[in-house]
Amino acid sequence: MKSISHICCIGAGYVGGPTMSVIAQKCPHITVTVVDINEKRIAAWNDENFDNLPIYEPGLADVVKEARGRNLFFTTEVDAAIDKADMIFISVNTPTKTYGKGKGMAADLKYIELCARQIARVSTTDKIVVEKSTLPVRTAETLTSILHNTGNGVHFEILSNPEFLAEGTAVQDLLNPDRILIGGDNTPEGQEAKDALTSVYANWIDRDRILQTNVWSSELSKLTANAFLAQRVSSINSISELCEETGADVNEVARAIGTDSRVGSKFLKASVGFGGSCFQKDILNLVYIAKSYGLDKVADYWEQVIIMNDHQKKRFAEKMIASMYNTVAGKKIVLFGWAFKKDTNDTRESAAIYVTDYLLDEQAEIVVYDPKVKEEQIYADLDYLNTRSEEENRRLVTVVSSPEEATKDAHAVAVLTEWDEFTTYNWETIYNNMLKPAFLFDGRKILDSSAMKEIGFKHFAIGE
Ligand SMILES: NC(=O)C1=CN([C@@H]2O[C@H](COP(=O)(O)OP(=O)(O)OC[C@H]3O[C@@H](n4cnc5c(N)ncnc54)[C@H](O)[C@@H]3O)[C@@H](O)[C@H]2O)C=CC1
Ligand SMILES: O=C(O)[C@H]1O[C@H](OP(=O)(O)OP(=O)(O)OC[C@H]2O[C@@H](n3ccc(=O)[nH]c3=O)[C@H](O)[C@@H]2O)[C@H](O)[C@@H](O)[C@@H]1O
Repeated sequence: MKSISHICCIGAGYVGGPTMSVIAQKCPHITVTVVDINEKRIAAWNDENFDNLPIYEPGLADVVKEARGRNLFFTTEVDAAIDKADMIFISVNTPTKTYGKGKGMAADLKYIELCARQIARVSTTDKIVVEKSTLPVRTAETLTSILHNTGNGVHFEILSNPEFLAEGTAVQDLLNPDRILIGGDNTPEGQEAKDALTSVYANWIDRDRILQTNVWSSELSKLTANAFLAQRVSSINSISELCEETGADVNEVARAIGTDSRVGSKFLKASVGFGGSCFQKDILNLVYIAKSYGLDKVADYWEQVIIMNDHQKKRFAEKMIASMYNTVAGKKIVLFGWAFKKDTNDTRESAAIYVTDYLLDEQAEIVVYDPKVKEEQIYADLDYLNTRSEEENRRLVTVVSSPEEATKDAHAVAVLTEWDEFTTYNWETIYNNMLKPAFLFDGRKILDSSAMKEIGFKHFAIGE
Protein backbone atom coordinates (compact mmCIF):
# COMPACT_ATOMS: atom_id res chain seq x y z
CA MET A 1 0.00 0.00 0.00
CA LYS A 2 1.13 3.51 -0.79
CA SER A 3 2.43 5.19 2.34
CA ILE A 4 1.82 8.90 2.76
CA SER A 5 4.66 11.19 3.84
CA HIS A 6 3.56 14.61 2.51
CA ILE A 7 0.06 16.03 2.66
CA CYS A 8 -0.97 19.34 1.16
CA CYS A 9 -4.32 20.95 1.98
CA ILE A 10 -5.65 23.72 -0.24
CA GLY A 11 -7.81 26.07 1.87
CA ALA A 12 -6.88 27.17 5.41
CA GLY A 13 -10.42 27.89 6.58
CA TYR A 14 -12.73 26.51 9.26
CA VAL A 15 -12.27 22.98 7.89
CA GLY A 16 -8.77 22.95 6.41
CA GLY A 17 -7.12 24.64 9.40
CA PRO A 18 -8.44 22.50 12.28
CA THR A 19 -8.55 19.23 10.28
CA MET A 20 -4.94 19.47 9.16
CA SER A 21 -3.78 20.61 12.60
CA VAL A 22 -5.22 17.44 14.12
CA ILE A 23 -3.80 15.20 11.37
CA ALA A 24 -0.37 16.79 11.95
CA GLN A 25 -0.67 16.39 15.72
CA LYS A 26 -1.62 12.73 15.44
CA CYS A 27 0.77 11.82 12.58
CA PRO A 28 4.19 13.30 13.41
CA HIS A 29 5.69 11.21 10.60
CA ILE A 30 3.67 13.08 7.96
CA THR A 31 4.54 16.61 6.83
CA VAL A 32 1.31 18.60 6.50
CA THR A 33 1.35 21.86 4.55
CA VAL A 34 -1.78 24.01 4.51
CA VAL A 35 -1.92 26.56 1.70
CA ASP A 36 -4.22 29.45 0.97
CA ILE A 37 -4.29 32.41 -1.38
CA ASN A 38 -5.49 34.62 1.48
CA GLU A 39 -2.22 36.07 2.81
CA LYS A 40 -3.83 37.62 5.87
CA ARG A 41 -5.29 34.27 6.91
CA ILE A 42 -1.97 32.45 6.49
CA ALA A 43 -0.17 35.18 8.46
CA ALA A 44 -2.71 34.73 11.27
CA TRP A 45 -2.15 30.96 11.30
CA ASN A 46 1.57 31.70 11.66
CA ASP A 47 1.12 34.39 14.32
CA GLU A 48 3.39 34.00 17.36
CA ASN A 49 0.49 34.92 19.60
CA PHE A 50 -1.84 31.91 19.51
CA ASP A 51 -4.78 34.14 20.51
CA ASN A 52 -4.54 35.60 17.00
CA LEU A 53 -5.23 32.38 15.07
CA PRO A 54 -7.87 33.21 12.44
CA ILE A 55 -10.38 30.73 13.85
CA TYR A 56 -11.58 30.50 17.40
CA GLU A 57 -12.21 26.88 18.44
CA PRO A 58 -11.83 25.53 21.98
CA GLY A 59 -8.57 23.51 22.21
CA LEU A 60 -7.32 24.44 18.74
CA ALA A 61 -4.47 26.72 19.86
CA ASP A 62 -2.92 23.87 21.87
CA VAL A 63 -2.99 21.51 18.89
CA VAL A 64 -1.39 24.14 16.62
CA LYS A 65 1.18 24.95 19.31
CA GLU A 66 2.26 21.31 19.41
CA ALA A 67 2.56 20.69 15.67
CA ARG A 68 3.31 24.02 13.97
CA GLY A 69 6.92 24.26 12.82
CA ARG A 70 7.40 20.53 13.56
CA ASN A 71 5.36 18.89 10.80
CA LEU A 72 2.58 21.46 10.30
CA PHE A 73 3.17 24.45 8.02
CA PHE A 74 0.97 27.27 6.75
CA THR A 75 2.05 29.02 3.56
CA THR A 76 0.88 30.88 0.46
CA GLU A 77 3.37 28.92 -1.71
CA VAL A 78 0.67 26.78 -3.26
CA ASP A 79 2.53 25.31 -6.25
CA ALA A 80 5.51 24.05 -4.26
CA ALA A 81 3.30 22.37 -1.66
CA ILE A 82 1.18 20.68 -4.34
CA ASP A 83 4.17 19.25 -6.15
CA LYS A 84 5.78 17.86 -3.01
CA ALA A 85 2.61 16.11 -1.75
CA ASP A 86 1.51 12.49 -2.25
CA MET A 87 -1.97 13.40 -1.06
CA ILE A 88 -3.80 16.70 -1.65
CA PHE A 89 -6.93 17.69 0.24
CA ILE A 90 -9.17 20.26 -1.43
CA SER A 91 -10.83 22.21 1.35
CA VAL A 92 -11.85 25.42 -0.36
CA ASN A 93 -15.21 27.16 -0.01
CA THR A 94 -18.19 26.00 -2.06
CA PRO A 95 -20.74 28.79 -1.47
CA THR A 96 -24.17 29.05 -3.04
CA LYS A 97 -23.95 30.52 -6.55
CA THR A 98 -24.78 34.22 -6.73
CA TYR A 99 -24.96 34.44 -10.53
CA GLY A 100 -26.04 32.61 -13.65
CA LYS A 101 -27.69 29.19 -13.87
CA GLY A 102 -28.57 27.81 -10.45
CA LYS A 103 -28.19 31.27 -8.82
CA GLY A 104 -29.27 31.12 -5.18
CA MET A 105 -29.42 27.30 -5.18
CA ALA A 106 -26.50 25.43 -6.73
CA ALA A 107 -23.03 25.22 -5.19
CA ASP A 108 -20.47 27.47 -6.85
CA LEU A 109 -17.68 25.15 -7.94
CA LYS A 110 -15.38 27.73 -9.46
CA TYR A 111 -12.86 27.51 -6.60
CA ILE A 112 -12.83 23.71 -6.85
CA GLU A 113 -12.21 23.83 -10.58
CA LEU A 114 -9.39 26.33 -10.13
CA CYS A 115 -7.76 23.97 -7.62
CA ALA A 116 -8.09 21.02 -10.00
CA ARG A 117 -6.50 22.98 -12.84
CA GLN A 118 -3.69 24.15 -10.60
CA ILE A 119 -3.01 20.59 -9.37
CA ALA A 120 -3.01 19.33 -12.96
CA ARG A 121 -0.64 22.08 -14.09
CA VAL A 122 1.86 21.76 -11.26
CA SER A 123 2.04 18.02 -10.51
CA THR A 124 5.01 16.02 -11.71
CA THR A 125 4.34 12.89 -9.61
CA ASP A 126 1.24 10.72 -8.99
CA LYS A 127 -1.21 12.11 -6.43
CA ILE A 128 -4.26 11.11 -4.44
CA VAL A 129 -6.67 14.05 -4.58
CA VAL A 130 -9.17 14.16 -1.73
CA GLU A 131 -12.42 16.14 -1.86
CA LYS A 132 -12.76 17.50 1.68
CA SER A 133 -15.09 20.35 0.72
CA THR A 134 -18.81 19.55 0.61
CA LEU A 135 -19.68 18.96 -3.02
CA PRO A 136 -22.66 18.05 -5.17
CA VAL A 137 -22.93 14.35 -5.93
CA ARG A 138 -20.91 13.50 -9.06
CA THR A 139 -18.38 16.34 -8.67
CA ALA A 140 -15.59 13.76 -8.64
CA GLU A 141 -16.44 13.16 -12.30
CA THR A 142 -15.63 16.80 -13.10
CA LEU A 143 -12.39 16.63 -11.12
CA THR A 144 -11.36 13.43 -12.88
CA SER A 145 -12.05 14.95 -16.26
CA ILE A 146 -10.01 18.10 -15.55
CA LEU A 147 -7.12 16.25 -13.94
CA HIS A 148 -6.85 13.56 -16.58
CA ASN A 149 -7.29 15.83 -19.58
CA THR A 150 -4.99 18.64 -18.57
CA GLY A 151 -2.33 16.91 -16.46
CA ASN A 152 1.30 16.16 -17.25
CA GLY A 153 0.59 12.47 -17.73
CA VAL A 154 0.77 11.73 -14.00
CA HIS A 155 -1.87 9.50 -12.37
CA PHE A 156 -4.54 11.04 -10.13
CA GLU A 157 -6.82 9.00 -7.90
CA ILE A 158 -9.86 10.94 -6.63
CA LEU A 159 -11.38 10.28 -3.21
CA SER A 160 -14.32 11.85 -1.42
CA ASN A 161 -13.74 12.34 2.30
CA PRO A 162 -16.39 14.76 3.58
CA GLU A 163 -15.92 16.46 6.92
CA PHE A 164 -18.53 16.16 9.68
CA LEU A 165 -17.04 18.46 12.34
CA ALA A 166 -19.30 21.09 13.87
CA GLU A 167 -17.90 24.49 14.72
CA GLY A 168 -17.39 25.15 18.40
CA THR A 169 -16.57 21.47 18.96
CA ALA A 170 -14.26 20.98 15.96
CA VAL A 171 -11.24 19.68 17.84
CA GLN A 172 -13.24 17.16 19.87
CA ASP A 173 -15.14 16.08 16.74
CA LEU A 174 -11.86 15.56 14.88
CA LEU A 175 -10.21 13.66 17.71
CA ASN A 176 -13.19 11.45 18.32
CA PRO A 177 -15.44 11.35 15.24
CA ASP A 178 -18.57 9.18 15.02
CA ARG A 179 -17.21 7.98 11.69
CA ILE A 180 -14.82 8.83 8.88
CA LEU A 181 -16.24 8.42 5.41
CA ILE A 182 -13.99 7.61 2.47
CA GLY A 183 -15.45 7.19 -1.00
CA GLY A 184 -13.45 6.08 -4.00
CA ASP A 185 -13.45 3.92 -7.10
CA ASN A 186 -13.76 0.18 -6.67
CA THR A 187 -10.76 -0.42 -8.95
CA PRO A 188 -7.45 -1.78 -7.57
CA GLU A 189 -5.96 1.77 -7.74
CA GLY A 190 -9.08 3.22 -6.10
CA GLN A 191 -8.91 0.64 -3.31
CA GLU A 192 -5.22 1.38 -2.77
CA ALA A 193 -5.99 5.10 -2.43
CA LYS A 194 -8.87 4.45 0.01
CA ASP A 195 -6.57 2.26 2.09
CA ALA A 196 -3.83 4.91 2.06
CA LEU A 197 -6.21 7.53 3.46
CA THR A 198 -7.65 4.99 5.92
CA SER A 199 -4.14 4.39 7.24
CA VAL A 200 -3.70 8.13 7.92
CA TYR A 201 -6.84 8.26 10.07
CA ALA A 202 -6.06 4.91 11.68
CA ASN A 203 -3.24 6.66 13.57
CA TRP A 204 -5.88 7.70 16.10
CA ILE A 205 -9.28 6.37 15.01
CA ASP A 206 -10.47 2.75 15.27
CA ARG A 207 -10.68 1.13 11.88
CA ASP A 208 -14.27 0.01 12.43
CA ARG A 209 -15.28 3.67 12.47
CA ILE A 210 -13.68 4.31 9.07
CA LEU A 211 -16.29 3.59 6.40
CA GLN A 212 -15.36 2.99 2.79
CA THR A 213 -18.00 3.49 0.08
CA ASN A 214 -18.18 4.28 -3.58
CA VAL A 215 -17.48 7.90 -4.39
CA TRP A 216 -21.09 8.89 -5.19
CA SER A 217 -22.46 7.49 -1.92
CA SER A 218 -19.84 9.45 -0.03
CA GLU A 219 -20.61 12.74 -1.78
CA LEU A 220 -24.35 12.29 -1.35
CA SER A 221 -24.06 11.16 2.30
CA LYS A 222 -22.56 14.50 3.29
CA LEU A 223 -25.44 16.54 1.83
CA THR A 224 -27.92 14.07 3.30
CA ALA A 225 -26.37 14.22 6.77
CA ASN A 226 -26.65 18.01 6.88
CA ALA A 227 -30.18 17.91 5.49
CA PHE A 228 -31.29 15.43 8.19
CA LEU A 229 -29.67 17.49 10.96
CA ALA A 230 -31.20 20.75 9.76
CA GLN A 231 -34.54 19.03 9.31
CA ARG A 232 -34.58 18.12 13.01
CA VAL A 233 -34.02 21.76 13.96
CA SER A 234 -36.76 22.95 11.63
CA SER A 235 -39.07 20.23 12.94
CA ILE A 236 -38.64 21.26 16.56
CA ASN A 237 -38.82 24.94 15.60
CA SER A 238 -42.16 24.34 13.88
CA ILE A 239 -43.40 22.76 17.10
CA SER A 240 -42.05 25.74 19.12
CA GLU A 241 -44.60 27.97 17.41
CA LEU A 242 -47.37 25.55 18.25
CA CYS A 243 -46.15 25.45 21.87
CA GLU A 244 -46.42 29.21 22.11
CA GLU A 245 -50.09 29.00 21.08
CA THR A 246 -51.08 26.07 23.26
CA GLY A 247 -49.23 26.38 26.57
CA ALA A 248 -46.96 23.41 25.89
CA ASP A 249 -43.25 23.95 26.56
CA VAL A 250 -40.94 23.03 23.69
CA ASN A 251 -38.11 21.86 25.99
CA GLU A 252 -40.50 19.46 27.68
CA VAL A 253 -41.79 18.22 24.34
CA ALA A 254 -38.21 17.77 23.07
CA ARG A 255 -37.27 15.80 26.16
CA ALA A 256 -40.37 13.66 25.91
CA ILE A 257 -39.80 12.70 22.28
CA GLY A 258 -35.99 12.55 22.55
CA THR A 259 -36.07 9.80 25.17
CA ASP A 260 -37.48 7.49 22.50
CA SER A 261 -34.26 5.85 21.33
CA ARG A 262 -35.59 5.77 17.78
CA VAL A 263 -35.76 9.59 17.80
CA GLY A 264 -32.74 10.38 20.03
CA SER A 265 -32.18 13.45 22.15
CA LYS A 266 -29.66 15.45 20.11
CA PHE A 267 -30.46 18.33 17.77
CA LEU A 268 -33.88 19.01 19.26
CA LYS A 269 -33.13 22.42 20.77
CA ALA A 270 -35.57 25.04 19.55
CA SER A 271 -33.93 28.28 18.50
CA VAL A 272 -34.30 31.54 16.65
CA GLY A 273 -33.34 29.56 13.56
CA PHE A 274 -30.30 27.63 12.44
CA GLY A 275 -27.37 29.46 10.87
CA GLY A 276 -23.86 28.56 9.81
CA SER A 277 -22.18 28.35 6.47
CA CYS A 278 -23.47 24.93 5.52
CA PHE A 279 -27.01 23.86 6.44
CA GLN A 280 -28.77 26.30 4.15
CA LYS A 281 -26.18 26.05 1.37
CA ASP A 282 -26.17 22.26 1.39
CA ILE A 283 -29.95 21.87 1.44
CA LEU A 284 -30.34 24.39 -1.39
CA ASN A 285 -27.79 22.36 -3.28
CA LEU A 286 -29.69 19.13 -2.57
CA VAL A 287 -32.91 20.76 -3.76
CA TYR A 288 -31.18 21.96 -6.92
CA ILE A 289 -29.76 18.51 -7.66
CA ALA A 290 -33.15 16.84 -7.10
CA LYS A 291 -34.79 19.36 -9.44
CA SER A 292 -32.12 18.85 -12.05
CA TYR A 293 -33.09 15.14 -12.13
CA GLY A 294 -36.79 16.12 -12.39
CA LEU A 295 -37.50 14.93 -8.82
CA ASP A 296 -39.80 17.81 -7.89
CA LYS A 297 -41.46 16.10 -4.91
CA VAL A 298 -38.06 15.34 -3.39
CA ALA A 299 -36.96 18.92 -3.97
CA ASP A 300 -40.14 20.38 -2.41
CA TYR A 301 -39.81 18.13 0.62
CA TRP A 302 -36.32 19.40 1.50
CA GLU A 303 -37.00 22.99 0.56
CA GLN A 304 -39.55 23.10 3.35
CA VAL A 305 -36.71 22.87 5.89
CA ILE A 306 -35.38 26.21 4.64
CA ILE A 307 -38.83 27.78 4.43
CA MET A 308 -39.48 26.88 8.08
CA ASN A 309 -36.09 28.29 9.12
CA ASP A 310 -36.70 31.61 7.37
CA HIS A 311 -40.10 31.74 9.02
CA GLN A 312 -38.59 31.15 12.46
CA LYS A 313 -36.12 34.04 12.16
CA LYS A 314 -38.80 36.39 10.86
CA ARG A 315 -41.45 35.47 13.37
CA PHE A 316 -39.00 36.01 16.25
CA ALA A 317 -38.36 39.58 15.08
CA GLU A 318 -42.09 40.10 14.53
CA LYS A 319 -42.81 38.84 18.03
CA MET A 320 -40.35 41.39 19.43
CA ILE A 321 -41.97 44.22 17.51
CA ALA A 322 -45.54 43.17 18.40
CA SER A 323 -44.65 42.84 22.10
CA MET A 324 -43.17 46.33 22.19
CA TYR A 325 -46.52 47.91 21.27
CA ASN A 326 -45.99 47.40 17.52
CA THR A 327 -43.24 49.93 17.22
CA VAL A 328 -39.50 49.78 17.81
CA ALA A 329 -38.66 53.02 15.99
CA GLY A 330 -35.92 54.82 17.94
CA LYS A 331 -35.96 52.15 20.66
CA LYS A 332 -32.65 50.81 21.93
CA ILE A 333 -32.53 47.04 21.56
CA VAL A 334 -29.52 45.12 22.83
CA LEU A 335 -28.61 41.86 21.11
CA PHE A 336 -26.61 39.34 23.10
CA GLY A 337 -24.77 37.18 20.58
CA TRP A 338 -23.95 37.53 16.91
CA ALA A 339 -22.17 34.20 16.16
CA PHE A 340 -24.38 31.50 14.60
CA LYS A 341 -23.81 29.30 17.67
CA LYS A 342 -21.73 29.43 20.83
CA ASP A 343 -17.97 28.81 21.00
CA THR A 344 -17.22 30.07 17.50
CA ASN A 345 -16.41 33.45 15.97
CA ASP A 346 -18.12 32.39 12.72
CA THR A 347 -21.15 34.49 11.80
CA ARG A 348 -22.05 33.11 8.38
CA GLU A 349 -25.85 32.95 7.94
CA SER A 350 -26.30 33.71 11.65
CA ALA A 351 -29.93 34.31 12.63
CA ALA A 352 -28.75 37.52 14.36
CA ILE A 353 -28.03 39.12 10.98
CA TYR A 354 -31.58 38.61 9.76
CA VAL A 355 -33.28 39.54 13.02
CA THR A 356 -31.25 42.77 13.00
CA ASP A 357 -32.24 43.47 9.42
CA TYR A 358 -35.95 43.18 10.28
CA LEU A 359 -35.53 45.41 13.34
CA LEU A 360 -33.58 48.00 11.35
CA ASP A 361 -36.39 48.06 8.78
CA GLU A 362 -38.55 49.22 11.69
CA GLN A 363 -35.91 51.86 12.58
CA ALA A 364 -34.79 50.32 15.84
CA GLU A 365 -31.49 51.38 17.36
CA ILE A 366 -29.39 48.22 17.76
CA VAL A 367 -26.55 47.54 20.18
CA VAL A 368 -24.63 44.27 19.78
CA TYR A 369 -22.48 42.39 22.22
CA ASP A 370 -20.74 39.11 21.32
CA PRO A 371 -17.77 37.71 23.25
CA LYS A 372 -15.84 36.54 20.18
CA VAL A 373 -17.09 38.38 17.09
CA LYS A 374 -15.23 41.51 16.02
CA GLU A 375 -16.98 44.79 15.25
CA GLU A 376 -15.72 44.84 11.65
CA GLN A 377 -17.31 41.43 11.04
CA ILE A 378 -20.72 42.59 12.31
CA TYR A 379 -20.71 45.58 9.97
CA ALA A 380 -19.44 43.43 7.10
CA ASP A 381 -22.36 41.01 7.63
CA LEU A 382 -24.89 43.85 7.52
CA ASP A 383 -23.24 45.57 4.54
CA TYR A 384 -23.30 42.25 2.66
CA LEU A 385 -27.11 42.21 2.84
CA ASN A 386 -27.16 45.39 0.79
CA THR A 387 -30.39 46.49 2.50
CA ARG A 388 -29.07 49.90 3.49
CA SER A 389 -25.96 52.03 3.08
CA GLU A 390 -22.75 51.38 5.01
CA GLU A 391 -23.17 54.77 6.74
CA GLU A 392 -26.67 53.86 7.85
CA ASN A 393 -25.54 50.51 9.26
CA ARG A 394 -22.88 52.29 11.32
CA ARG A 395 -25.32 54.97 12.48
CA LEU A 396 -28.04 52.54 13.56
CA VAL A 397 -25.90 49.72 14.97
CA THR A 398 -23.35 50.06 17.76
CA VAL A 399 -21.01 47.24 18.78
CA VAL A 400 -19.90 47.16 22.41
CA SER A 401 -17.46 45.14 24.49
CA SER A 402 -19.22 45.35 27.83
CA PRO A 403 -22.59 43.60 28.06
CA GLU A 404 -23.85 45.30 31.20
CA GLU A 405 -22.96 48.79 30.06
CA ALA A 406 -24.83 48.06 26.81
CA THR A 407 -28.12 47.63 28.62
CA LYS A 408 -28.22 51.19 30.08
CA ASP A 409 -31.56 52.73 29.11
CA ALA A 410 -32.38 49.89 26.73
CA HIS A 411 -35.99 49.00 25.93
CA ALA A 412 -35.21 45.38 25.25
CA VAL A 413 -32.56 42.68 25.34
CA ALA A 414 -32.66 39.72 22.96
CA VAL A 415 -30.50 36.61 23.39
CA LEU A 416 -29.61 35.33 19.93
CA THR A 417 -26.62 33.04 20.58
CA GLU A 418 -26.46 30.49 23.41
CA TRP A 419 -23.09 31.64 24.86
CA ASP A 420 -22.73 30.15 28.37
CA GLU A 421 -21.70 33.50 29.84
CA PHE A 422 -25.18 34.94 29.23
CA THR A 423 -26.61 32.60 31.86
CA THR A 424 -24.09 33.85 34.45
CA TYR A 425 -24.92 37.57 34.19
CA ASN A 426 -26.50 39.49 37.02
CA TRP A 427 -29.87 39.89 35.34
CA GLU A 428 -31.18 41.99 38.21
CA THR A 429 -28.55 44.66 37.48
CA ILE A 430 -29.41 44.45 33.80
CA TYR A 431 -33.10 44.91 34.64
CA ASN A 432 -32.30 47.92 36.81
CA ASN A 433 -30.26 49.46 33.97
CA MET A 434 -33.15 49.26 31.51
CA LEU A 435 -36.16 51.44 30.74
CA LYS A 436 -39.46 50.00 32.03
CA PRO A 437 -41.24 47.91 31.05
CA ALA A 438 -38.02 46.00 30.38
CA PHE A 439 -38.44 43.42 27.61
CA LEU A 440 -36.37 40.25 27.41
CA PHE A 441 -36.57 37.95 24.38
CA ASP A 442 -34.77 34.65 24.74
CA GLY A 443 -34.23 33.22 21.26
CA ARG A 444 -32.29 30.27 22.64
CA LYS A 445 -34.35 29.46 25.72
CA ILE A 446 -31.25 29.42 27.92
CA LEU A 447 -32.40 31.68 30.76
CA ASP A 448 -34.57 30.59 33.67
CA SER A 449 -37.96 31.94 32.62
CA SER A 450 -39.56 32.08 36.05
CA ALA A 451 -36.50 33.80 37.56
CA MET A 452 -36.59 36.40 34.77
CA LYS A 453 -40.29 37.05 35.28
CA GLU A 454 -39.72 37.34 39.03
CA ILE A 455 -37.08 40.02 38.45
CA GLY A 456 -39.75 41.95 36.57
CA PHE A 457 -38.91 41.42 32.92
CA LYS A 458 -41.63 41.23 30.30
CA HIS A 459 -40.21 37.94 29.17
CA PHE A 460 -40.65 35.87 26.02
CA ALA A 461 -38.77 32.66 25.25
CA ILE A 462 -39.00 30.67 22.06
CA GLY A 463 -41.44 27.77 22.39
CA GLU A 464 -43.16 28.63 25.66
N1 LIG B 1 -17.35 25.28 8.23
C1 LIG B 1 -17.67 24.05 8.60
O1 LIG B 1 -17.97 23.80 9.76
C2 LIG B 1 -17.68 22.94 7.62
C3 LIG B 1 -17.48 23.16 6.27
N2 LIG B 1 -17.49 22.12 5.37
C4 LIG B 1 -17.22 22.34 3.96
O2 LIG B 1 -15.80 22.57 3.81
C5 LIG B 1 -15.55 23.49 2.75
C6 LIG B 1 -14.71 24.65 3.28
O3 LIG B 1 -15.48 25.33 4.27
P1 LIG B 1 -14.80 26.38 5.25
O4 LIG B 1 -13.49 25.86 5.72
O5 LIG B 1 -15.83 26.74 6.24
O6 LIG B 1 -14.53 27.59 4.23
P2 LIG B 1 -13.64 28.88 4.45
O7 LIG B 1 -14.20 29.93 3.59
O8 LIG B 1 -13.45 29.14 5.91
O9 LIG B 1 -12.19 28.45 3.88
C7 LIG B 1 -11.93 28.20 2.55
C8 LIG B 1 -10.54 28.76 2.22
O10 LIG B 1 -10.17 28.35 0.91
C9 LIG B 1 -9.36 29.37 0.34
N3 LIG B 1 -9.29 29.21 -1.12
C10 LIG B 1 -10.28 29.33 -2.03
N4 LIG B 1 -9.82 29.08 -3.25
C11 LIG B 1 -8.50 28.79 -3.14
C12 LIG B 1 -7.48 28.43 -4.05
N5 LIG B 1 -7.73 28.30 -5.37
N6 LIG B 1 -6.24 28.21 -3.59
C13 LIG B 1 -5.96 28.33 -2.27
N7 LIG B 1 -6.90 28.66 -1.34
C14 LIG B 1 -8.15 28.88 -1.77
C15 LIG B 1 -10.04 30.64 0.78
O11 LIG B 1 -9.16 31.75 0.71
C16 LIG B 1 -10.45 30.28 2.22
O12 LIG B 1 -9.50 30.72 3.18
C17 LIG B 1 -16.92 23.90 2.20
O13 LIG B 1 -17.21 23.08 1.11
C18 LIG B 1 -17.86 23.57 3.34
O14 LIG B 1 -19.15 23.26 2.89
C19 LIG B 1 -17.66 20.83 5.79
C20 LIG B 1 -17.84 20.56 7.12
C21 LIG B 1 -17.85 21.57 8.14
O1 LIG C 1 -21.11 20.68 7.09
C1 LIG C 1 -20.99 21.45 8.02
O2 LIG C 1 -20.65 22.63 7.90
C2 LIG C 1 -21.31 21.05 9.42
O3 LIG C 1 -22.63 21.57 9.68
C3 LIG C 1 -23.10 21.37 10.99
O4 LIG C 1 -22.20 21.97 11.93
P1 LIG C 1 -22.26 23.53 12.30
O5 LIG C 1 -23.07 24.26 11.28
O6 LIG C 1 -20.86 23.96 12.52
O7 LIG C 1 -22.99 23.61 13.72
P2 LIG C 1 -24.30 22.87 14.31
O8 LIG C 1 -23.99 22.48 15.69
O9 LIG C 1 -24.79 21.82 13.41
O10 LIG C 1 -25.34 24.06 14.36
C4 LIG C 1 -25.92 24.60 13.18
C5 LIG C 1 -27.02 25.58 13.55
O11 LIG C 1 -28.15 24.89 14.09
C6 LIG C 1 -28.50 25.43 15.33
N1 LIG C 1 -29.06 24.34 16.17
C7 LIG C 1 -28.38 23.18 16.32
C8 LIG C 1 -28.89 22.17 17.10
C9 LIG C 1 -30.14 22.33 17.72
O12 LIG C 1 -30.67 21.44 18.44
N2 LIG C 1 -30.79 23.50 17.56
C10 LIG C 1 -30.28 24.52 16.78
O13 LIG C 1 -30.92 25.58 16.65
C11 LIG C 1 -27.23 26.01 15.89
O14 LIG C 1 -27.47 26.99 16.86
C12 LIG C 1 -26.60 26.59 14.64
O15 LIG C 1 -27.14 27.84 14.34
C13 LIG C 1 -23.14 19.86 11.29
O16 LIG C 1 -23.53 19.66 12.64
C14 LIG C 1 -21.77 19.23 11.05
O17 LIG C 1 -21.84 17.83 11.23
C15 LIG C 1 -21.31 19.55 9.63
O18 LIG C 1 -20.02 19.04 9.40
